[in-house]
Amino acid sequence: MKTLDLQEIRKQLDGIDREIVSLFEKRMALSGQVAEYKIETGKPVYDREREQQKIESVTGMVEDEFQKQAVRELFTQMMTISRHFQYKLMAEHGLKAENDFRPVKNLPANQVRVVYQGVEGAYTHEAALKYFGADVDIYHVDSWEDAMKEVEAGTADYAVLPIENSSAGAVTHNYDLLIKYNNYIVAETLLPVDHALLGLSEAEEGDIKTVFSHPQALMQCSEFLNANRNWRQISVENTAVAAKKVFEDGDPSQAAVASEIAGNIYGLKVLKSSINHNKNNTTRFIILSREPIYREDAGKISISFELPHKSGSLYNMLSNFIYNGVNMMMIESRPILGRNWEYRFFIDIEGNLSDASIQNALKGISEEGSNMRVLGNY
Ligand SMILES: O=C(O)C(=O)C[C@]1(C(=O)O)C=C[C@@H](O)C=C1
Repeated sequence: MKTLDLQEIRKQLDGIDREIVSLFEKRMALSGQVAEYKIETGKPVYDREREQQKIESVTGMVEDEFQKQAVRELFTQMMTISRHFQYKLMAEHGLKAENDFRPVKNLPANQVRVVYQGVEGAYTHEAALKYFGADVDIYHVDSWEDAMKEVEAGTADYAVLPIENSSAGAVTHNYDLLIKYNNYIVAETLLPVDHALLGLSEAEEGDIKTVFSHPQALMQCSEFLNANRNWRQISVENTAVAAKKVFEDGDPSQAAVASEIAGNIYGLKVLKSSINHNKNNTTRFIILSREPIYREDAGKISISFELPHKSGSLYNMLSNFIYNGVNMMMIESRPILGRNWEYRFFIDIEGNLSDASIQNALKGISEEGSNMRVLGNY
């Protein structure tokens, strides 16, 4: 008896679904006609007001609260799909998201000047050497912000900045600098980071009372450092500055957390090597240029955008990736200064700015979100 009922109900459902699919196809054909109108008139795909009116009108057609919510979701999704279809048609007409980026075979590497923050022996210095080699002109400034300024002003061709560590996470301040300055990410390099506890040549681990380092390095070694409860941990600008300070202060109760290379440069002894708890500790550094260029074979894009403080807005924005088959690799959010509880999103996706799917996805995000920026393709 039950089986028979189920079969009957399913037959009816099949009939209704056939009608829905046929109506959906008709709706999409009309959406295609709207796209043609928009291509001719230069109107943008996304019409927020029209979508709001549509949601109000269709939710007004049902009484029940659950059904209202369901109809809202259904039509939001349908209009999202309709928009993606229109972006696709626009791209086929050669209309794509505007950007100033130029593809290049290779990044300019002749007689370039490279800036990093810190002093010699800092991990960023190592990253700069790793990426550019020892033959280019590498110099340093006091802060990450100064490094960004040097590139924007043209004093340096490239800046090297840490952006993410595999155990401590995002270097949040540098995300903010990506927004504040008009520089572009043109490359990245990964550097294994192995911290040592460094002290004066006459010091022993038992003498230590104060440990200096960059807050990220202190975090990466927190298990080891926090096991020594009587040690004071003090933050300084970077790990090499900490090593330099310990050497200059000449106090055997002081230690620095830095690389063994920094220890060599500043004449310090390794009191304990490899004190970071994640033994695969790696930092990702980005290379910035003021030129909006990308290598033809670049495979990763970083973007940022802001969203209205509204339920579902991030979900809808990410659908631009889903419908275009774009793989998202990373998402990070940062508070927007002066607008409490509103966030700017940073997203890394796989792809190249010349890919049609990427152009479609970016066109959608630039229309539907606010202040979308392509930070680089590398
Ligand atoms: O009415 C339009 O302008 C359309 O493009 C149609 C449609 C929809 O599918 O209903 C799609 C995108 C717009 O944001 C608004 C509505």
